[in-house]
Amino acid sequence: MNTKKQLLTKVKAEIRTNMPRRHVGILGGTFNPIHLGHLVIAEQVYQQLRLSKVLFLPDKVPPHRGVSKTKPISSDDRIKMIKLAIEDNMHFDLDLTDVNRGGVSYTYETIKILKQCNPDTEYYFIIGGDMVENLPKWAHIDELVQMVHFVGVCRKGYEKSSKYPILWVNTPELEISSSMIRNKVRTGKSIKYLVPDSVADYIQDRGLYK
Ligand SMILES: Nc1ncnc2c1ncn2[C@@H]1O[C@H](COP(=O)(O)OP(=O)(O)OP(=O)(O)O)[C@@H](O)[C@H]1O
Ligand SMILES: O=C(O)c1ccc[n+]([C@@H]2O[C@H](COP(=O)([O-])O)[C@@H](O)[C@H]2O)c1
Repeated sequence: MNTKKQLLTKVKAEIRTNMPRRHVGILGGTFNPIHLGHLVIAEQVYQQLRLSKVLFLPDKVPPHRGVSKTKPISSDDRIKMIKLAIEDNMHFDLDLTDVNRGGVSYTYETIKILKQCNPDTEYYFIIGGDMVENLPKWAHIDELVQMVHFVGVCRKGYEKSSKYPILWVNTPELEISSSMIRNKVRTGKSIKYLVPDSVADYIQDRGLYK
């Protein structure tokens, strides 16, 4: 058995043995806006790893992103769209640790806070293939991989490999991105079926991404 398979088997066995520890997924992101790609990976990881829940963690200032060429959007709008998108799913929650802390949203700092507040919880940080490739550049990455399980989901055009321990979960590959949604809105194209209807309505009502 290769190392990745061993890791997956170990984690699944731990979860099955009903240990008192809680196993919680985190999907961190800018969510500008949240789309069906985010929701599908969160649900698939929740179900396949038998997690207690998945937290949607909007960042305040995303690390390593260049200055945005698009019009900035407030945390408030991003948060409201997340709330609309997850309100019908009882095992999805919003976590405002990064927004409330302010500044650059380094995951190492976030996980330190979450673990201090919830010492009985194991965290599973979900990242798409683009972020898996980016992991070597993350702040305190060598310590961070000891603090959380990184869960990788494939994204078209990105390698399924890393020098760090990644728990790969198979999910349908949806070629949807927030930049695609912003471009479509800007050019007057339909975003129906790419974001929840409530999010599409919110974007239209608030005139976002025009
Ligand atoms: N369609 C998708 N499939 C798999 N992973 C995704 C998908 N969309 C986003 N992710 C992952 O979700 C996390 C948060 O993504 P983010 O909020 O930055 O959205 P994005 O679609 O990548 O945005 P942008 O297009 O603005 O870069 C990241 O780990 C990213 O890799
Ligand atoms: O801690 C870091 O160095 C780091 C570098 C890049 C991304 N992250 C986190 O990864 C998540 C997805 O980032 P992004 O840029 O796709 O929104 C988000 O929670 C970020 O805070 C964290």
